[in-house]
Amino acid sequence: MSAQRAAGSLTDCREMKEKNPWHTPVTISITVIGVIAIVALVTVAVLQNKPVPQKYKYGIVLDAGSSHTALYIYKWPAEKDNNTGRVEQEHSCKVKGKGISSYAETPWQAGESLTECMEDAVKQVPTKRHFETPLYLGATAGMRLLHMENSVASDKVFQAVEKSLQKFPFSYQGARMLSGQEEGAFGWVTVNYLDDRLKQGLETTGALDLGGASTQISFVPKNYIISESPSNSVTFRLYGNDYNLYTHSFLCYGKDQVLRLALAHQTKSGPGEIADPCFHPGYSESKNYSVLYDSPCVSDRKPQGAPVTFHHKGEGNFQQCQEVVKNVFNFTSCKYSRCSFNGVFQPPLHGQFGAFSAYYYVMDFLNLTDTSVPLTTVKDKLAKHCATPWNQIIQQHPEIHVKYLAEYCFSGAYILTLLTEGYNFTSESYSSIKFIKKIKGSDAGWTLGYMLNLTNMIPAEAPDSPPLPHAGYVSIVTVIALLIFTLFIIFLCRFRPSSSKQPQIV
Ligand SMILES: Nc1ncnc2c1ncn2[C@@H]1O[C@H](COP(=O)(O)OP(=O)(O)O)[C@@H](O)[C@H]1O
Ligand SMILES: [Ca+2]
Repeated sequence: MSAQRAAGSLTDCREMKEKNPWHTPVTISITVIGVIAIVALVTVAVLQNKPVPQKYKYGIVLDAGSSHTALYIYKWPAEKDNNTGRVEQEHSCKVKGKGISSYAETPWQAGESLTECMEDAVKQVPTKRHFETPLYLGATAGMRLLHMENSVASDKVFQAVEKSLQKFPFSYQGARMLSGQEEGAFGWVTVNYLDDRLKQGLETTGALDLGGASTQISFVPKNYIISESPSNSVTFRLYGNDYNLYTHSFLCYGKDQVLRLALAHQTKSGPGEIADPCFHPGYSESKNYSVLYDSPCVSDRKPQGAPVTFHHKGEGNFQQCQEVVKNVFNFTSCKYSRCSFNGVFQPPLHGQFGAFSAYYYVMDFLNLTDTSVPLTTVKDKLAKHCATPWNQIIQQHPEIHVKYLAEYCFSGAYILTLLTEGYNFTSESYSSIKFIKKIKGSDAGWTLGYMLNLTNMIPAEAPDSPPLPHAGYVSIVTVIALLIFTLFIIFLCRFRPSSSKQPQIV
């Protein structure tokens, strides 16, 4: 019916045109004015909404870890301010030398050590953005241990670092020690922010961080239960979603301190020589007792009357190494419904996990980042690596630092024991772990989460629907203009000003 009616209308229009041509001076003028008005409307509307060239804001975070310090520069679109633009890593710089906690006796050197990377940051951030770029330094387990050992020395290190950072043209926001809980929680925020899980309200990924002096585990357990252990619980409201995060940081369970724990276990009677199954056959080093026991993680275990040095010999036996590593964990007491180790509460594991920092370095070197490979195969491969003679290992990897090279067997055994015996990953759930270094170009670690939190860049509530992109805006304006134009033409056809006796089209 409607098709017939439309066909009829067109015929009528044609007939009318024959009787009364449309191109009278009045209709021509109206049409020209109409077309000019529509073109002007579209042009003005499109130009008004034209996107300005992208400008960025910047933020700098220094990760003062136990083994070394790294500087990260983040950037985000300036006009989108807090919540809509994505923050991403623009640049990173590895500070030469050791972590700031190693400068306890010469604190000024801790400040000095940061200069090179800071000068690099001055070049990386556009000059006109310097004064408004926030600069943060966060120190982790190395400084926690120094603070426990000698709080005066740790204060002096912070003062020296502060003095050095204030010399640069950025907006200095302070240097402080992160609690283990913050370190774990911000690592979790980083991983889930970079994966776009928070904004979209998707199921979150757990975060596993292995440092030199501490290690963190953070995840959202399956069922929301009031935690049996409030100190392990962190709640967040992000983009309108509530998260109840379980997190724990084990001080002294970073891979460097755990090696001290394992060596302390093997040297408790103060021998002159130990045959260590976690080091390669042929490995042989003379080590100093006082250096080994110079850490609050082991200082109270130093054997009485031990010689000055001991001879550290490698045996390369993975099975025995696992036994040595197990000794650093205490599985006996748990006052909660369930524990990981050392009497620490841990709810059942849930979801996918991202394992970064030393988890990645070690597993990447060992070619074991593929977690679809069965755990038994992973162990077999590691056993082969451990049994390889030390001179062969050095020959095969001349580019890798000898200290790292010597410790990959131990670290690999520790990682597998920590994950399975410590955190209770099974041969099935092991495949839910992904060993990662970066996510979409940004390093996985606590620094991004820390900055997002301090700059209030993740809103508690979901932002209003984002403004229409320029292309969408142009399309809508064009469609509306075409519609107006079509209606105008129809109007001209049907109600010509010159005709007084128009037939009514029904
Ligand atoms: N290429 C590498 N191979 C092996 N281990 C590495 C490599 N690069 C860094 N690491 C280790 O990663 C760990 C990083 O820990 P770090 O962040 O400094 O300490 P924490 O987080 O406990 O304060 C250290 O044990 C360091 O030796
Ligand atoms: Ca770290």
